[in-house]
Amino acid sequence: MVLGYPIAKPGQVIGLLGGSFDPAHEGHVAITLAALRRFGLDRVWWMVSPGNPLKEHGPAAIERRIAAATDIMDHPRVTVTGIEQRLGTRYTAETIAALRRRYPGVKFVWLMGADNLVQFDKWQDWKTIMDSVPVGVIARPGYLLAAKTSKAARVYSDARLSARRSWQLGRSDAPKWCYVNLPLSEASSSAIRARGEWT
Ligand SMILES: Nc1ncnc2c1ncn2[C@@H]1O[C@H](COP(=O)(O)OP(=O)(O)OP(=O)(O)O)[C@@H](O)[C@H]1O
Ligand SMILES: O=C(O)c1ccc[n+]([C@@H]2O[C@H](COP(=O)([O-])O)[C@@H](O)[C@H]2O)c1
Repeated sequence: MVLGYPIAKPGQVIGLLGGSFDPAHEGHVAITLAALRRFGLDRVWWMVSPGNPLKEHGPAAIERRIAAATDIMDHPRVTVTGIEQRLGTRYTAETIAALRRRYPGVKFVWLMGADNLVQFDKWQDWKTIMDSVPVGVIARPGYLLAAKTSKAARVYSDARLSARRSWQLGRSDAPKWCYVNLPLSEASSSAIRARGEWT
């Protein structure tokens, strides 16, 4: 866990996995390790968000979510952060713009599960995100068709990198996005909460 801003050197490729992590689970770990390998990333930063702007009910306290995320995600190339809290940003477009200003020469890649690609066109300034950083999308059970036919996928169909060439994503210029299939993980924070395992 890093309380301030993590260190990154110019030229490095950093994957950003934003999420509520309420709580973090093995699905997050699996997609992170796969993203490192498949998208040619040097590091991944988990960005435990103050709260998803599209979700009505607020998550657990950020300190508790960061502590639980740090317990489960133990890898030398992955850092759990509270960067958005620190930057004072809430929308991903703002966060990415702030990080690019703060880390000149560092290449950022936005990472998300297929469920988020489905509603990506509802995000604030989603085209700005697409046009500023490569986007790596990881399959999630139940979202294959909806993700592939989503508005974002259709509008940016020319900017799609095939899964065969996914390793090029980290060094690609935006707009570029890539969808990869992995052994799927059924894990979800809402299922953990529904089972009463995170109260
Ligand atoms: N099992 C999974 N497979 C693929 N992507 C996942 C999986 N779990 C989470 N993600 C992705 O990780 C990111 C952060 O997810 P988040 O913290 O919202 O967890 P979640 O399990 O989706 O939560 P909730 O069930 O409350 O919606 C999102 O981009 C999400 O799509
Ligand atoms: O910027 C937006 O409009 C926006 C809308 C929905 C979600 N996000 C981001 O997407 C990431 C995943 O959100 P969540 O709630 O599915 O964990 C997290 O970093 C959110 O801040 C961002």
